[in-house]
Amino acid sequence: MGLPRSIRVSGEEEKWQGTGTENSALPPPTGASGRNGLAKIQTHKKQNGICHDDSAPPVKAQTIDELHSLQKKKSAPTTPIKGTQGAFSEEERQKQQLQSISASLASLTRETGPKVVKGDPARKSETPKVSHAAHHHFTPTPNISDSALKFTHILYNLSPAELYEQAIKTEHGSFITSSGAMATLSGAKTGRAPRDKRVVKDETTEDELWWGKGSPNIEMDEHTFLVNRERAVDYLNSLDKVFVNDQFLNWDPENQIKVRIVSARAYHSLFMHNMCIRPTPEELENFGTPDFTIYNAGQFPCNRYTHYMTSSTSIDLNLARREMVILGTQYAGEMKKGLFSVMHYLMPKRQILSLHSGCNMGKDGDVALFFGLSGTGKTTLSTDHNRYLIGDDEHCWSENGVSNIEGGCYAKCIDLSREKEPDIWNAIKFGAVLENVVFDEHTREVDYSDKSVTENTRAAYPIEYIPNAKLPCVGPHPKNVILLACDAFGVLPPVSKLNLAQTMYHFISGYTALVAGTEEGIKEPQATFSACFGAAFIMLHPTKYAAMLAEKMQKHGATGWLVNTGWSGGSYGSGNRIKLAYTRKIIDAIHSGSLLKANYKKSEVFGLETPTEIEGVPSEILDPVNTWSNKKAYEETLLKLAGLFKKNFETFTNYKIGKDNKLTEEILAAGPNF
Ligand SMILES: Nc1ncnc2c1ncn2[C@@H]1O[C@H](COP(=O)(O)OP(=O)(O)OP(=O)(O)O)[C@@H](O)[C@H]1O
Ligand SMILES: O=C([O-])CC(=O)C(=O)O
Ligand SMILES: [Ca+2]
Ligand SMILES: [Mn+2]
Repeated sequence: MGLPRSIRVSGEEEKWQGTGTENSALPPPTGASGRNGLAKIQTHKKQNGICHDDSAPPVKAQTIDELHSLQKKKSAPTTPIKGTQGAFSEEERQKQQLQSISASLASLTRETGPKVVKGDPARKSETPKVSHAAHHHFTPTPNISDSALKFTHILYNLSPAELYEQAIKTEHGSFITSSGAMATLSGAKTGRAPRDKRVVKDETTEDELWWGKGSPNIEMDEHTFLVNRERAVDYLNSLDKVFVNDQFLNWDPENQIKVRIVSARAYHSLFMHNMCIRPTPEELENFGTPDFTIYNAGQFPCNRYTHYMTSSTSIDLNLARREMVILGTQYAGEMKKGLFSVMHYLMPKRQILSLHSGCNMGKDGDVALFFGLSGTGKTTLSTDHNRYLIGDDEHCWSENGVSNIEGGCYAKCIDLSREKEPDIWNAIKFGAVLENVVFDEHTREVDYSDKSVTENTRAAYPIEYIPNAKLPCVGPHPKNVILLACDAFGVLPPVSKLNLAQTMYHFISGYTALVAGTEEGIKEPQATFSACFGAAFIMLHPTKYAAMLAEKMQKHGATGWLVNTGWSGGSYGSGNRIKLAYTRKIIDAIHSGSLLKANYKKSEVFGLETPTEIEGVPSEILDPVNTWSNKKAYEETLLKLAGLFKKNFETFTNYKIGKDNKLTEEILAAGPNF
């Protein structure tokens, strides 16, 4: 809308403008009004004395190319780089940017880097002349390769609109839904592949990281990493164009990380545009060299003859090189969670705790953390119309308080409803990525109940799409630490107040029990224990994170809570999932402080303090035994779950948490007793 009217190109948009009311506007050629019978044809009337027909000045273009060049104006003028030595020229800056990208894409064995040029190869007129900047100063070598002779077009930090166009033109399965979101398919993989994740074990990481039983870190050696890296880089360089995103992680300015994501799909670029922190134009100009780089060659498989590869998928992390390589999976969540793993390594080195949690803040500045495994309600419950959203999935807790690592949210959208989750529903608009959902082929209305592609349908949107997002996404020290478990056994109380040792016990256990799907025949809920509610992403031993959490909770006087967002009235099959409306009331009572003042009784076996009354929640459901018609079945199920907890905790009994043995002993005693 920046163009002055006189040179605006006459087009569709123009036709509907300048008419005050709907009635006087011509009906759009298609759409709602068109379907209520034939559109009413109106003859042009004189409006405000101006005749519509011939008086409009003709376009100032002699050729169609000229006309097209009028349509687009140059992006906002670039700001000078504030250096000590004065400002760089625009040309110099572009040159440095391309050199940096070329260096990222360099093969490690051949020439220094491919010739890169900015712009879409499909639009010749847009592609700037190849400048010398594109070439790395390279001296001809005898082993010059074909890939060194060709150009790789770089689509650098494109806008959502540009990425939509790219996706729709070139990626099958990309569509605009009726709400404006971009629907896409992630291919054969519709979830993460933790068993295909590898971490380079070198002299440093051998000592620093958690290896062996229970650890998510499956080793690979440096050489094998380089083989996979080369495979990914060669694949990317073989393409006509690659997408490059330069963005940030962590809203805490002192601990921000610069990330570069090189990918082959507009879907991946838009996903990361939404999920990482978006730089301002000025920040982008001064971006420099990234701290971490992802090579996403997900369409291309790894080579199973390569050592350590057990499938055609490989997600490889090299902390020393600060690089991650993705082969054989297009599921975008791998990038998000791969970077989370990196933060789980880098932040504790700075005495900062990284957390798989949602986070929001009340009007009075009271902050709550929501821990929980996938599908337990972090996104759903942290997105609360009465509170400010700091983030839905990944945070840091430092001496300064909490900060979101990301710039966006990633919501599960199976069975999403406008009534129950209005803010998430409304965030699924232009710019949002909708993964693997099913929609009407004509209206493009999404059917959120359809699991034809997968149960794990997802929406990724920028955090500012939530109206009460807290920007910048930082807040003071948490007052409440809420552990979410979706207990499909239906024996954990809907809410319990935890002492510090219990909080640590349940944090280290990281319990949830979901049902694998909704297929016939699945009767037994599957218990999952995932240390720190995110064992797939942690890099150090769980007790290291637990010790930091205990120290911070103690220091800042935070209260721990265990909230069951799962079943009530019986296990999966006989009971039902606790109504979201009730869980929200429980969470409200935690935030307001009223739950602290409630009357409590101690539960058997787990020894949990459960309140007897909460406003807006039927009292009988607060003690699960009341909701089971078969009391014997309840007892048996409770003991069964307690046994699973005990067995899981065995691996942690030999670790000390904190400075003295006192807390460790208390934690060991904080589990179920039977
Ligand atoms: N009582 C309840 N409390 C919370 N969520 C519920 C409840 N009942 C049903 N749900 C549904 O459970 C799902 C919770 O998913 P959510 O996206 O919040 O998970 P998450 O913890 O953010 O997981 P991930 O880390 O995988 O993103 C939503 O689809 C929500 O509608
Ligand atoms: O990473 C994903 O695919 C989704 C997610 O948030 C999780 O599983 O914790
Ligand atoms: Ca989520
Ligand atoms: Mn998550």
